[in-house]
Amino acid sequence: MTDTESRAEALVLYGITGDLARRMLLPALYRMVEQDVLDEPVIGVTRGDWTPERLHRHAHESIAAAGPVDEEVFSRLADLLKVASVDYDDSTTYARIVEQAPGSEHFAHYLAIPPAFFVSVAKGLAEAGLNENARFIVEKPFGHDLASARALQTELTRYFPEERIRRVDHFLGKDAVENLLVFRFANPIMNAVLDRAHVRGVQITMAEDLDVADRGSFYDSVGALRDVVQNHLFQVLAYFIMEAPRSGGTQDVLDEKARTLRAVRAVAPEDYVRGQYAGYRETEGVAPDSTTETYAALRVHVDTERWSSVPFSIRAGKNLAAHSLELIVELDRPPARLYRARGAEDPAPNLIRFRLNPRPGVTLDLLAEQAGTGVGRVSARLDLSPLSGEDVHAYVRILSGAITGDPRHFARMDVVEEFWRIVDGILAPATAPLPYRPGTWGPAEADALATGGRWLPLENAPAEPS
Ligand SMILES: NC(=O)C1=CN([C@@H]2O[C@H](COP(=O)(O)OP(=O)(O)OC[C@H]3O[C@@H](n4cnc5c(N)ncnc54)[C@H](OP(=O)(O)O)[C@@H]3O)[C@@H](O)[C@H]2O)C=CC1
Ligand SMILES: O=C1O[C@H](COP(=O)(O)O)[C@@H](O)[C@H](O)[C@H]1O
Repeated sequence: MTDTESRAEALVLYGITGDLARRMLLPALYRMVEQDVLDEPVIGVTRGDWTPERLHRHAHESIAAAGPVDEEVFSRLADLLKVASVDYDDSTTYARIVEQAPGSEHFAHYLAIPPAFFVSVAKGLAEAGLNENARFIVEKPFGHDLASARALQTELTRYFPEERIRRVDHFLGKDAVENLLVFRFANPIMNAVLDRAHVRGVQITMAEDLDVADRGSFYDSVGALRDVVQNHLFQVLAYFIMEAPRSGGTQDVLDEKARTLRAVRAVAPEDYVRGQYAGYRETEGVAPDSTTETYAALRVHVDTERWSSVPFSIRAGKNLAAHSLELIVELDRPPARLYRARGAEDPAPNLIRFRLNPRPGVTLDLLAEQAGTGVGRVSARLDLSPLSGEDVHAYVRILSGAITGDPRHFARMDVVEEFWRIVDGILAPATAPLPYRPGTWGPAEADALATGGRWLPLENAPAEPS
């Protein structure tokens, strides 16, 4: 089968009993039925012995935990929702999937199981003759460094050709992230100032106020850099730094993204600061002497005509003082000689703040004459919340893409390789992470990586210590 974008006749969800399915995938399927964009059978796969009634009960509870349930919509979903018990190492058991969707010949296999089992499933499907005419979608992470990502790709392509593999990065399903591209290239007023002639620095912060909760054992083998920076935040960076694609078509967007990423320098160890919050080692599943980082800050250099010499500072952490994801562009300061006389301080720089989560939108900090007090900062706030969906919407897009085959909201392999290349030299740090107190902004040593030695305060977040 060479057509990469033909609609699958059934969606097969491995890991239907798991955390991601409960919190995101089942609520997203419910939304898809509600929006009339799903009427294919969905076969939930488990190694356990689940009856359809048990799966339906589990689905109902999961969807109810995410919001109100319309029973008519749920009953349409329940009609589609089947279950198959599969032993991933026994290829004869994969036929049970086909039994649940009689007449279907084109399956989308979506793996929401631990990545260590991706290859077993690909191999089992191939041995059962079920890799023909099928799409293979894997959750993150894709490898744990450049070499392992390439090795995983080699293994998977023994069973599925690249054009039928999709790598999930749910940030690519977020409206607010995609809006970075639209905002830049559909609005010349914006893009005209987004370059090295006008920008002093760019900061991307993904602050999470939650700890690692019950994902200790997964998280401890991964850490902040691999969990959210190398994939999610680099996708945000890529949309922000790339040049305009030749067209809005999926392949042109992906080609341009990959091209720009080749100009991003590998991060030097001195441009990387790691932290670990106090109490992390007491989490269930975490090694008592763990040196996994729960906070990562880095400085990235982009050697393109547009961005060379502009520092990009990126940080992400668990158990921080706020829950927020922002990309802030700091423009060069206006000439002090014009305005300093009226105020005690130098005039504040213009900021363009892309608020990606929560309440997506854009805020512009500008200077204006203010009645009686002279020139001061004013903020113009553009709120896109009504236009952009809830969290689960990202998975609606991804599951829809799994069914239709549209690769737009997935991570292409050349992009994944570039992301790993950029961090490959900092994946095995020689020193332990620096401690930080829960509810703070992480280790103070990371300040040196921010433009001007200071992370810009996030909107709606407590002030950061100066
Ligand atoms: N949870 C999250 O917030 C996120 C998760 N992801 C990714 O999604 C995938 C699933 O994550 P999550 O749902 O948290 O994972 P879980 O640990 O909840 O596992 C999902 C399911 O996989 C099956 N499973 C567990 N262990 C094994 C094993 N040793 N061998 C075979 N099957 C096993 C179990 O199903 P059963 O026993 O029924 O067979 C389990 O319910 C992973 O790739 C993860 O990295 C990505 C983003 C966020
Ligand atoms: O993939 C992951 O993402 C979540 C954050 O995603 P969001 O859509 O809720 O912002 C992160 O908490 C988790 O550790 C990581 O595995």
